[in-house]
Amino acid sequence: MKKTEVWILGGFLGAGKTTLLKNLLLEEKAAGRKIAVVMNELGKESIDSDAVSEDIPLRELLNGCVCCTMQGQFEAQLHGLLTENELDVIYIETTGAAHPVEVLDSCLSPLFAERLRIRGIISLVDGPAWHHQERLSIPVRRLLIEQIKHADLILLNKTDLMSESEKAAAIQQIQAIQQSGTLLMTEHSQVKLEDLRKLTASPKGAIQKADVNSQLHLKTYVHHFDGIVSLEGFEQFLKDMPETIYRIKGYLVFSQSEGFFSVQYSYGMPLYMKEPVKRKPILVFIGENLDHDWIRSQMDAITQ
Ligand SMILES: Nc1nc2c(ncn2[C@@H]2O[C@H](COP(=O)(O)OP(=O)(O)OP(=O)(O)O)[C@@H](O)[C@H]2O)c(=O)[nH]1
Repeated sequence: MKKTEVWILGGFLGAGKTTLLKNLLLEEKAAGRKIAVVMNELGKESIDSDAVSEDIPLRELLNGCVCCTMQGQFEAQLHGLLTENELDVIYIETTGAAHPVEVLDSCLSPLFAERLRIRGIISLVDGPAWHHQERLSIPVRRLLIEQIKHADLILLNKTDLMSESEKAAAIQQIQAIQQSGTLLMTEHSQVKLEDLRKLTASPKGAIQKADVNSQLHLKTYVHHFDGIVSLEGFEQFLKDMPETIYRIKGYLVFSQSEGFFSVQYSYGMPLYMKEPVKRKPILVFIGENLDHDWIRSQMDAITQ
């Protein structure tokens, strides 16, 4: 029986996993391959699923992490995908908090051993965040190291936001953690399928468990908006908020302009993009020790 290839896309919150997925799906489609996607998000709301066009089978695992609490559901979803479709490749986008090897473990379940060919783990490193590691808590730094250590391909991403000396330092530090994987520097997660095909998954060493609930204290909070939001107020909030809010994403309507905007924030950088269609105005906040009441009051204060 032909085996379905599996790629696991890892890397911390906002590093560029969905951007990579979009790029790879375009190439895979152009090559005429049958693709499916499994997306795992920490929050209850799906924000990234639009990255996958409707003709591609998509399974979403929301509100938890495959590597900690959702292993059973993950296996059931994989099983469903494999029985309902004849697939060449499955891409699994993990949450930014996932330990890649534990995700790999789930794929190696005896249920699918005959059906899947694990091609490898791709870990994205957010270049600017790596450079400012001192802003991250120790469990998060430990997780970043684990994500690098066990990757078959490491993409040092967002290099457009790094100076030459920052890039050189990051490369040296990453290579000190992991010598056997391939390291590429990328902007907007641009990598060729050709580069992936050259890789073969290597056996993984001992892993340190990074549990979303116990060590990392990563939590999500979803805020539903019932009005329009002041852009100035939102930007002020970004300046005032604790550095332990690592990621914000969702959709908003701003008082200053018409229509819906997608909002993406990671490591100090907000990005707003006009949305062609109507959206539910929500924001998902992901961070450590999130103070829900404080975020709620801040969001209420900027909503008109
Ligand atoms: N400047 C710059 N921005 C980038 C680059 N790659 C991704 N981004 C932006 O960074 C933000 C996060 O990218 P995503 O691809 O959604 O990151 P992710 O890892 O999927 O995020 P989570 O799923 O929340 O963990 C988006 O606004 C991207 O457009 C890059 O190389 N340079």
